[in-house]
Amino acid sequence: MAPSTAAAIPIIDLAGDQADVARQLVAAAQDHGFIYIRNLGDDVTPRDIDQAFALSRKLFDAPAEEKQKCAIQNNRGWAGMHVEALDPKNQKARAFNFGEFVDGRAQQPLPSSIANEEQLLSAFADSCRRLCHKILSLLGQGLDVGDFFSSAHFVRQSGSGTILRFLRYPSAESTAHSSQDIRAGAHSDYGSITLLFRLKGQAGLEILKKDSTWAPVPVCPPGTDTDPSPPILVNIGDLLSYWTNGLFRSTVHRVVFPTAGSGSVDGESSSGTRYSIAFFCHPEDSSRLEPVPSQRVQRYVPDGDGPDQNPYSQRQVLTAREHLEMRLKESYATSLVSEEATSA
Ligand SMILES: O=C(O)CCC(=O)C(=O)O
Ligand SMILES: [Fe+2]
Repeated sequence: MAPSTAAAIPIIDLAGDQADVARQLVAAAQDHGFIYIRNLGDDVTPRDIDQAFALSRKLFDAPAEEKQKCAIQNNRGWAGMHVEALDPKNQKARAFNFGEFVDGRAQQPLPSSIANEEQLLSAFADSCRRLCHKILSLLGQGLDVGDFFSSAHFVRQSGSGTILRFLRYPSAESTAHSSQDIRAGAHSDYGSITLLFRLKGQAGLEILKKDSTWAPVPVCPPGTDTDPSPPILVNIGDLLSYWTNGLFRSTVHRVVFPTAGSGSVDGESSSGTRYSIAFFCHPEDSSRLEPVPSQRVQRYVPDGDGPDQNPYSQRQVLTAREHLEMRLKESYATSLVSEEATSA
């Protein structure tokens, strides 16, 4: 059971009555910006998820030179961790970003240890795309704008910022840390929606609530413990926030080292290496980020709960590509996870 401090994110089963599911998704996007999608094996099967995590371990365990040959370029490839052992606050996840696959083939170099698994990776990305499409259609339906969101995505298999990302975080034991230290800094996601896959027992993700306090996000919220796979966590990114004029929350989140009694969830811990997989779904680059013609969006007035903590909740750019470039420029300028700073 999660302690009462855990974020009260709704758990939604996409198989229910579709109009009702659409309503629930819109409410969750508006109230929390995060949604648990119950995973009973229909959309992304537990076997696919297990295989993807096995591939991720294989990739991270591959020799450093192999990964270094795929060093990140144009937001695709290997981003190693900046070694800053004396300053635990600078601990960062290591990540490998896969851009879109075209006809089952990666459009970037892959480390040789996983090069033979291209089909599997591509199939996993395809399942994620299909699930994103379904969720985007339902969100459109819930706002009475039909397929406005879904039709802006996946028209072609390239020409978008969509990324499948494998992440590995250092264990709590591997270096000195306190519960205040950060494994991944506070941020909102750049795309439309993100799917996040996590492993049972591995603590760390927190969201910033409307009252400006952090709340842990359990991997298995109450009622899902016996499901074949933990729920898939979906979060709203900046673009859906722009498209809805802030009605949908692009909620700020981070990854930390919770310890017992300090923001931890029963049954989860920070020990051991933490793995996660994110699918960042982006629309076609040329998509314009104007508010959708939904009465609900037009009528929306922020509820006066103070300035939104996400500086990107206000639309500043015209197209999806412009937004992505702005975010990448900022994150590579401030983050140690950059081309120059990569190490294995
Ligand atoms: O690893 C996690 O739980 C979250 C990762 C994340 O928020 C991101 O990569 O944008
Ligand atoms: Fe994120």
